[in-house]
Amino acid sequence: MKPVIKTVSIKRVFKSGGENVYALNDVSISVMPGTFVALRGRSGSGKTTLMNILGALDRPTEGQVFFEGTEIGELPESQRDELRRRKLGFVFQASALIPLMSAYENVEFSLRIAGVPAAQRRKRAEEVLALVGLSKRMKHRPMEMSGGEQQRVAIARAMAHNPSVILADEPTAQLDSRMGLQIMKLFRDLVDKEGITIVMATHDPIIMEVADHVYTLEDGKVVDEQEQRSKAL
Ligand SMILES: Nc1ncnc2c1ncn2[C@@H]1O[C@H](COP(=O)(O)OP(=O)(O)OP(=O)(O)O)[C@@H](O)[C@H]1O
Repeated sequence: MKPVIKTVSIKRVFKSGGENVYALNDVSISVMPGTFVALRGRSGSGKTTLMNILGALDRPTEGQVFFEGTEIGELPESQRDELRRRKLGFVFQASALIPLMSAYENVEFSLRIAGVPAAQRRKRAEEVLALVGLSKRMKHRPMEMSGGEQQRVAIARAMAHNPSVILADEPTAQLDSRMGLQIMKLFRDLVDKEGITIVMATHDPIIMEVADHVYTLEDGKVVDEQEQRSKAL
């Protein structure tokens, strides 16, 4: 099997006060389809910088990024835009839901933006909300839901258009540990049952228990790489 995303010796250098800051320094990772990959590391280790590059939101200073076999670092912005819209789903720290819309409307709206015909939107929105365990809460607005439920809606929204990969940058950072664990278990379930591919950045050590593959970053470098057999929690 070939990786969905692969980076080869990427560096990302920022200029800060006349100095070069190596946010990423020679990072090579592979994300295989149907796996749950975690990027672990302390604040400032380079996780967000790497996520932004994987998500075609930023480009490396050096090195290559392959998405489904195509080098994307040199692609024009219009094609990278298309890649983001069609092939990627994003989940952020805060769920960024539209406050006046219900859970269902938030997901349906994202499908409308993705150009999915009206006839298919309803079925798909209901389907993904069921997958994240929110069938009974579809009519609720974000304010009427817990933080964990709001993140579930954000996950449903990120996967609704059937992306190749979901990129989740610290999706549990604003949740208590119980809800954080539930979100990680949900990701585990989605990978196992739906065959989706997830890359998640986190500093939560519990990730070691749920992810298939964990890359540990320190000062912009991969300092450890572990292949796991997922354990039931
Ligand atoms: N735009 C920028 N300009 C200058 N330095 C930056 C920029 N973005 C990131 N950095 C630096 O690069 C390093 C990695 O930052 P990054 O945000 O990727 O880390 P992180 O692991 O995601 O941290 P956190 O968990 O706090 O988000 C840090 O030293 C940071 O200060």
